[in-house]
Amino acid sequence: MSRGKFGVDVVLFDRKKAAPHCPHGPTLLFEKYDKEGKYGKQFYACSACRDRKDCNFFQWADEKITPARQNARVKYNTSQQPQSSHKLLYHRLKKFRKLKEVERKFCNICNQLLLPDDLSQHQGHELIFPVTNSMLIKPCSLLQPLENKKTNAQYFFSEKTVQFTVNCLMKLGFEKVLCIGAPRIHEAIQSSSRSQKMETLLLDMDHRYEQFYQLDQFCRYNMFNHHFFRGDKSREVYTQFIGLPGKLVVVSDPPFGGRVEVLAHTLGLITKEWQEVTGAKKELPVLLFFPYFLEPRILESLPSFTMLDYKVDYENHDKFHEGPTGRKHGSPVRIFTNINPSRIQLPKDEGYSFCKLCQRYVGEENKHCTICNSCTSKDGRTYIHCDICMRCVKPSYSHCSSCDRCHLPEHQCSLSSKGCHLCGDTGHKRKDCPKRYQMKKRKLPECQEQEETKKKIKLKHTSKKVSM
Ligand SMILES: C[S@@+](CC[C@H](N)C(=O)[O-])C[C@H]1O[C@@H](n2cnc3c(N)ncnc32)[C@H](O)[C@@H]1O
Ligand SMILES: [Zn+2]
Ligand SMILES: [Zn+2]
Ligand SMILES: [Zn+2]
Ligand SMILES: [Zn+2]
Ligand SMILES: [Zn+2]
Ligand SMILES: [Zn+2]
Repeated sequence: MSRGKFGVDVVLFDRKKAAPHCPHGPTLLFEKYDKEGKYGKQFYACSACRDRKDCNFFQWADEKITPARQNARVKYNTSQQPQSSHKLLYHRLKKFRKLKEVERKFCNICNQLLLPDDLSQHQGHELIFPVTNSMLIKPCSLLQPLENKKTNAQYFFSEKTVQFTVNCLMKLGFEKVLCIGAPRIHEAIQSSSRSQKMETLLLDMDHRYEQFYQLDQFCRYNMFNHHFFRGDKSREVYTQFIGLPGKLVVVSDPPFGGRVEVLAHTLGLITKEWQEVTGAKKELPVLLFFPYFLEPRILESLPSFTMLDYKVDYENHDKFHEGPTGRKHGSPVRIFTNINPSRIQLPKDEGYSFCKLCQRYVGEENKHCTICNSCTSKDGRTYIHCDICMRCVKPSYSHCSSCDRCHLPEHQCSLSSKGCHLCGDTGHKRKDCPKRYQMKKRKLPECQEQEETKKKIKLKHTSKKVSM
């Protein structure tokens, strides 16, 4: 099956009718298209779960849903939500705090704080005790990261990265931090003993945080459809927070593989709502964590963003950190931001320095290329300039005259397609294909890594268009 048969499309403003809901809120509209770029049948699927095992919602866009099926769906969606209200969980937390530390237990199987009355239901389960005050204010230290890689991808930042990020926010003078899928940043700020503390609100899809936070500290939220699981009251918490006086910043570490264009749409909605409640006219500052190889895709959706050189470290990811068990050139995850990079000082003791010509801090491996007039390294290695390609390339590449571009020496020329994946023309790449614009729909540039992932999750034949 050739790669050219499939693609990924996004139409974010095509709200002809309200999307049906799955347990994760409004679904997104997807569309297949064939190698000629012709679109197939549209269908709705879950916005948050990339694996059918996690949410198998499916509905053809033109499918009629009977009232009986609709009722069954509502019932099913309700049954998939946590049984206890957030208010009740907060009452339990208050009771839990009053217990002596030795009486405070946490079930490591059910991921739940246990009051004495609950113990009988957790016999034989692995219990953690005593739960100290410092564990209570740092729930990530207690909660087992959700194993489900595709949907939740719960990788926690290392302490070093948490401290760097929080210090950076303080130095930039931010007073309020909206943490979206960044629980470690939220808890670090909440538990900080500094006198000048920032305000913070956590939005995350993992309902387990509800048992640790009061109603104005955490909202269960889906960042791929801007959905508040607990309805209007929860949305009100968010609106109040973004409307409070003080400089606001968004910090978000989405699950890897999350659709950038959909997330960019959500960031646009948050910016608009923030501008409406505060009267601000400028862009809302954002720090977004993503791997360096998604830079083209991110810049396409968020053109005012820049990628910083800072290598983001994780504590529970086998590759995304430096050192003997990690990746040779450090973590591939970077920070993307619309804040002027010259204002974000990267730690000198980790080898970062300021490039006057680029007006930003760069890693010690990142050498300024006088021909490109830029510090060109992306992946943590020193890039070398190719005079034929007229750009800097990875040091492992060499120029292939038959492909007319730089490649890994062991590549197979016949497989490294010179032409466009959409129309086969060798004069341009897919992203510049006139067909793409004729279709009046935005297409995403292909990304090898994403293609591989799609193959693995058997989406080969169902490349997607998304409509919100
Ligand atoms: C890669 S982890 C980021 C954690 C971060 N590195 C930290 O240490 O704070 C992704 C986070 O996003 C959350 N998440 C996953 N899917 C989400 C969604 N659709 N909407 C909101 N949060 C989501 C996960 O629960 C998790 O907390
Ligand atoms: Zn779903
Ligand atoms: Zn249990
Ligand atoms: Zn430079
Ligand atoms: Zn160069
Ligand atoms: Zn070259
Ligand atoms: Zn070649």
